[in-house]
Amino acid sequence: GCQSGTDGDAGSRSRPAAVDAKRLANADAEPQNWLTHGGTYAEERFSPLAAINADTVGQLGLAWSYDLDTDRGQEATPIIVDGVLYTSTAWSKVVALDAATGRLIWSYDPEVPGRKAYDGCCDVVNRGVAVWKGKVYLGAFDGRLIALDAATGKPVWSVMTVDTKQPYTITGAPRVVKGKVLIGNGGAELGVRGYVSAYDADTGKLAWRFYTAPNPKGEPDGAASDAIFKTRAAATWGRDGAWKQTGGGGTVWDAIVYDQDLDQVLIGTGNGSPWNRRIRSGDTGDNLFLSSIVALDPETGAYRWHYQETPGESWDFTATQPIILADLDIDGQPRKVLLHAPKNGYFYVIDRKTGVPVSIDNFVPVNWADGYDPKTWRPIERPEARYELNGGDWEAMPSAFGAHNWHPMAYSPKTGLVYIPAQLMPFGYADEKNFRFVPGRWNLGSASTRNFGPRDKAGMKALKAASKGRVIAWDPKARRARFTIEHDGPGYGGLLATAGNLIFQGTPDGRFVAYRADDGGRLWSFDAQNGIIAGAVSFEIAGEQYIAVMAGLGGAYGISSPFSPVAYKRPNGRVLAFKLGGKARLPADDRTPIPARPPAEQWPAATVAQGEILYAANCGFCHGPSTFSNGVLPDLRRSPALADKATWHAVLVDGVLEDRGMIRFSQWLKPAEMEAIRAYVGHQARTLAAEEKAPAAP
Ligand SMILES: O=C(O)c1cc(C(=O)O)c2c(n1)C(=O)C(=O)c1cc(C(=O)O)[nH]c1-2
Ligand SMILES: [Ca+2]
Repeated sequence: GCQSGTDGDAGSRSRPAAVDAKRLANADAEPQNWLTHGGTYAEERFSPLAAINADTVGQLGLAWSYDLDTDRGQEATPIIVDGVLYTSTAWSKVVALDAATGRLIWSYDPEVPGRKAYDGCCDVVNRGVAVWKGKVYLGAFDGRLIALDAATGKPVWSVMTVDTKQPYTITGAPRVVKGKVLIGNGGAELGVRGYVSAYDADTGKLAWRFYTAPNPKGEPDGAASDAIFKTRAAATWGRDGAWKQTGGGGTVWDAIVYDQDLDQVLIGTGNGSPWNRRIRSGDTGDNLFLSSIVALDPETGAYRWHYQETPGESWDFTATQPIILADLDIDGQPRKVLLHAPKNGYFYVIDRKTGVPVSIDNFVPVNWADGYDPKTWRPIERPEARYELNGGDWEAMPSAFGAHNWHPMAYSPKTGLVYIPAQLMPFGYADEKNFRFVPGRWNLGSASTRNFGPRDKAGMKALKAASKGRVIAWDPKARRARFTIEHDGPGYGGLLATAGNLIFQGTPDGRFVAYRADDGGRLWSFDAQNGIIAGAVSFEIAGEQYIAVMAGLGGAYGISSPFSPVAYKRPNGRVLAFKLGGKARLPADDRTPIPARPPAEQWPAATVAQGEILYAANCGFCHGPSTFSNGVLPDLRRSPALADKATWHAVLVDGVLEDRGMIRFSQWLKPAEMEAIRAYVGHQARTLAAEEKAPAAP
């Protein structure tokens, strides 16, 4: 049954988003709602609703759709409270919709400056809001934590959670724990010092902060992390090293979970800044608390325990991936464990009382380590993985893209399986000999020529063959996959599991698919006209079960991958809701192709070659490797600016597109270099124009 009342106030239920500690703690007793990011505090992403099930899913149809006003990546998990759906969108906007009809109740735009997009490693995404006692909480991309009135969408309070002089961003969803709003941040590719903060939910006053990397001046921060850095963590960092300039990283950009069984907060921490440990901190040292799970006291932020998954991180192996809490029988003993499948390719079952692993097994092929020593629980590293010490140019799998990234995994207590949206994507690492910290730019300390991307169609084909996606139905007790669903590429969406023996997953090429939860059989698919990468939710209104998901391709893989090319103006994102017998239709699909637009000018081969290198260093991560864009951000070969020198330079020198996220590059590039990039893109556009005029034989 439903929990009723807020602090004994029986009337509060009629207030929008009247969610209190009792309701959050018992969210599993309200399957009609989706009260918190992962469904419940345990973040299983499992719905006990079963009207939509393996037998009825064939009748599932669109109930409604809501068109958003942005075409950037949509990663949010909606929150559903008593018939209202609250969700965030790209650029940290929020909408409240009638969850039965999709009618807009209110919208809010924090007006994040467009140029702030440049500080983000991975698109201007936002993973969702939190609700508590009539307020909706949003972490905005520019670092603000904002409390909105759930009835009107009007701001109640707003605090800046970061130093705005540094390239911090917020993409993660806040969590409300015991009257405090917890929020982290990102930026470790550029150079920031990670931390998580707790703010009073009523007032926005800072309650505590825990840093995940040491104070660069060796001074106390007056923060919850001071004690453990003094006694233990600071000594794991080199006395000199680039961490003193970059902040060291360890950003808490996604997983923040409340373990109510043990009254502790569990955070997953990010990669080192720069990635390269030799440059960051010297040849040795674990660098606590990078790539770790850390348990904190929810009242004070005080350290309880940690487990470091990748000691001395050097590969962007974040441990920020979603954490699921479970009670498992292990060898006949009931254990309170957390389940984790981070970027580095290993699946961790960790005892929540002690932080000591129960088991660690690779869920994909791994080439950086040969498992873990079960006495010390440290990885048995392969020497070739230490590119920063051995002078190699090393291809890693899994890699910085992650064997599993932020896309939510789901756990069904019914099947006992964890559904991991896994991916296999290679990436190269090589020591950057002449590393120099450049504030505000990417500072990785790794510069592998392997990542230049495919130079031509044959290279694309090879990369495509090496890049795969997979749903892995992992049995955490048997420590093996029970089945896998193979995908033809990476970047597939998050997962929802339901009691109807179903799992749901979106695809980057625009489908929303249901599979049987116990054997992976494909049951149903919907053409969404747009990539779906977010995790879905389920809820019930007036006796009808719904499934809702955000559509909109983007995020790190979305902007940087050359696959699923889109040679037309991208559709805006949408919220989609499905029910049995749903008969709604999406608006007409009016995608019109955009042709290649090669300039008339011809440049010497040397200029084109210079442009290729400059493009790789400055443009490729957003506009596609070797200009092979998938169209999430403009395919420059199809850009009207390409053929017009004045416009090209107006964008790069004057910043005429700054409001859309394309900042000026005059601080880093000379006009002749900008022109060399135009020469290279022009060359690529000519090749494309020829290809599109004469389509390849099948
Ligand atoms: O180190 C960081 O601070 C940081 C932040 C973020 C982010 O905030 O989105 C990502 C990453 N790293 C990252 O490594 C990564 O693969 C990634 C993918 C995505 C995404 O939304 O698709 N974000 C991030
Ligand atoms: Ca990162």
